[in-house]
Amino acid sequence: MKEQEMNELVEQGKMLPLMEEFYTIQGEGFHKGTAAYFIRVGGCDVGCHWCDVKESWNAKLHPPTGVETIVGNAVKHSKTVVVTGGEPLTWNMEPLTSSLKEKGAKIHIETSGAYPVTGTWDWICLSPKKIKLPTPEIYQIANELKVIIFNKHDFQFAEEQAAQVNENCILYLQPEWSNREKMMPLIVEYVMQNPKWKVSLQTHKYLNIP
Ligand SMILES: C[S@@+](CC[C@H](N)C(=O)[O-])C[C@H]1O[C@@H](n2cnc3c(N)ncnc32)[C@H](O)[C@@H]1O
Ligand SMILES: Nc1nc2[nH]cc(C(=O)O)c2c(=O)[nH]1
Ligand code: SF4
Ligand SMILES: [Mg+2]
Repeated sequence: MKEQEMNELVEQGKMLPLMEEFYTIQGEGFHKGTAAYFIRVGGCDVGCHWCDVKESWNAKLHPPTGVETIVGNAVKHSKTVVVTGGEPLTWNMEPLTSSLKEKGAKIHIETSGAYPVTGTWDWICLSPKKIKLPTPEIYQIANELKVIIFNKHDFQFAEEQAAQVNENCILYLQPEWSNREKMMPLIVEYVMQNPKWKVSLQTHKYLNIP
């Protein structure tokens, strides 16, 4: 396929820069412990200094892959599919999610919300970032809010974000992995004092699974 043609298909969301795909256990948040197929789409310009998948940032390093190919692999493994990245909302998610829906999958997204929501989702995990705030409309439809706690100031940011989500949205504080020894005791104390919050850990890292 010509490069021009491929760029157009990526522009339309019919091809996506695919970094990796794997069948594992959802490690974080509300669906922690549930088997799911992960689709990791490359490309993110949010730039979190502690991001645990910086290899995903440059979309050019990840081969444009047809949505039908991605979907075919996913539904072979699981009825629950998690779309993550990179920042999946960099791209038009409509073709991917409508094709997954046709095959009867439950579709979850992990997103910073930094770009407008495209696609149709059964579960939206919003993990907002100070350096590129979510677009306003996602707060109304997020199913869980998962704020990463790297330092003490992040509790204040978490409250500002919680003030904007819908009333059914489940609230999580998740320690930034490299700083977890330091922040975990503060998170435990905070959640006991402010029980509207729950703790989320990156349990897949403790289990040594992807
Ligand atoms: C790698 S991101 C990809 C999806 C999207 N860009 C986002 O940030 O939500 C997946 C999840 O991992 C979280 N995350 C990334 N790096 C982390 C770290 N070092 N410690 C804890 N959570 C992290 C993000 O906040 C997000 O909830
Ligand atoms: N097992 C597992 N669970 C996850 N939940 C969110 C992840 C992500 O990187 O988006 C992730 C991941 O990378 N692995
Ligand atoms: S928004 Fe997500 S993928 Fe992008 S840098 Fe931050 S944690 Fe990493
Ligand atoms: Mg991860």
